[in-house]
Amino acid sequence: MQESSKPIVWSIAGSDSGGGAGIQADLLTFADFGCHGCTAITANTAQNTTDVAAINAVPLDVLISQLATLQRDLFPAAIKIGLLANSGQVAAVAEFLRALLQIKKIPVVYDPVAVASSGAALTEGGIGETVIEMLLPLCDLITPNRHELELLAGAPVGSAGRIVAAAQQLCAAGCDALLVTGGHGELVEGEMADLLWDSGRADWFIGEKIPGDNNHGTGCTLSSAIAACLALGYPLRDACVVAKAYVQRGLRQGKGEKIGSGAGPVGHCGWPSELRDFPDILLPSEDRAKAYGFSDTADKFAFEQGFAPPDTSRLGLYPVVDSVEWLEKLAERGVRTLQLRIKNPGGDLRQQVEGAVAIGREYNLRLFINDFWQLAIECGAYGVHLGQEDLQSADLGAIQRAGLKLGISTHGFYELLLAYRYRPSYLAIGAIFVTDTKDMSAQLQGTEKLARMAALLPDYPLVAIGGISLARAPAVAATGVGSIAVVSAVTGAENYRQAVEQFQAVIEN
Ligand SMILES: Cc1ncc(COP(=O)(O)OP(=O)(O)O)c(N)n1
Ligand SMILES: Cc1ncsc1CCOP(=O)(O)O
Ligand SMILES: [Mg+2]
Repeated sequence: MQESSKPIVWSIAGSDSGGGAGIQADLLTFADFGCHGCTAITANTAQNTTDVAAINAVPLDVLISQLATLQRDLFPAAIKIGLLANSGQVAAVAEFLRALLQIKKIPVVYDPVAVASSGAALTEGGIGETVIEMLLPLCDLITPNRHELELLAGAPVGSAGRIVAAAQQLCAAGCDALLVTGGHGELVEGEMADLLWDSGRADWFIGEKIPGDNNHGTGCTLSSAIAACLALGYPLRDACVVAKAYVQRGLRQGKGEKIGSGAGPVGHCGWPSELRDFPDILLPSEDRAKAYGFSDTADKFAFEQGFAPPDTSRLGLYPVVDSVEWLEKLAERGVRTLQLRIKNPGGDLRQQVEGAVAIGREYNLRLFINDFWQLAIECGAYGVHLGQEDLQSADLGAIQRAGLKLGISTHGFYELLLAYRYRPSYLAIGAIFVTDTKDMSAQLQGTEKLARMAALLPDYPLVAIGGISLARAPAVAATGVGSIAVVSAVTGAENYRQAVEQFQAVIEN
């Protein structure tokens, strides 16, 4: 298989002669995400913004010859499937995919297009059974709207509970995950809510409803954006929130266009770089979750938002160390932000935290205690640093009431948005690079993705962590984050004093 300089993404879908949906929308989307799009056309639809005049399904040999030719030279990093016009096409594509996925496992996203936004049917009736039997088991994600979900599940989906039940039912039938889009009907007035059902877990992504008619092609665009993000190596949840933001940006920026006399195309407006286009990730502990049947009665603590801000949004060099001795040595060198991170505590843990707090007071440090939030409160620390898994078990209200600053670890767009809901004192993003300090190999971000995340929160205190050496620090600082957290680059340096000076010079410049 030849390596390509851009990820290759295939769209197996219909052509929309009106240029708003189908293959035409898919190619615009792939280009916006820096991917090379290839196509296998299933139907040459004759449509404009008001009407679908004909579907014109291509014969099976025409469809398969496109796929086979692409496979010989342009092997994909991900595949998006859209309109399949009849059961024969579903079966042929499924058979082709089964063989392709044996050569290499790549993500497959299927948007089960059934009806155009004008209301016209796009597929032959009765393809649902073949889809469920042959295609769903090969898909990593399907992205039905509520109407398509209803057709596939054969049950009404008029409430949040029924949407979840239908998603569960389809996952039991074989597909890995579903993103049920909510653009066509509000469960809560003014909110467009998508449900991601993945591995038995529900996530609700809530976006603001954008008034306007230019929404033709939103489903095609969403599924293509997800496929592109998966081709770029993003995990599924990151791919879904970035893709939703891309569509939201297209709806917002495209609403003033006038193309045709009916529903105009959604805009394709480049990478979503503004936070306002990203969805709120619903938290089960917040009141608003009740309307989506998403409240978790087992949640011990109420949702808390808004933690004390640090005195600056640029926290600078942030060494993370495992002893009071290191804290003192680094404080003496003029480091202001520090963390005590003890992973295997002995009987002297309280003493260590008390000692750390005392050094913090003496040198006027921004001193964070990792993990041990109760001790941090009891000893009067400046702040506490918590991981994602701590957000359910820690009493965030107690941290807030005690006036402690709160830093939260995140690993990608989804977790960044989720942690941002709490409005903590800072957000940490990692791991940027491979590191020997902690196995983060499944959560590597890289500087390109870091820069995209940092652009969403330009004035917020952001910390980059993981594998950051002095040589890599300039590229990290150039992403816009105001702080670089390091373990080994300082505590493992031959000359820690020199390392501190050099890091500080990079960050301050
Ligand atoms: C500044 C900073 N960022 C991230 C981490 C990691 O915290 P967490 O995810 O809780 O993992 P552990 O450090 O507890 O292993 C951190 N400590 N500091
Ligand atoms: C604690 C932690 N969390 C994410 S990466 C990491 C380790 C960072 O250590 P290093 O700076 O030595 O790579
Ligand atoms: Mg932790």
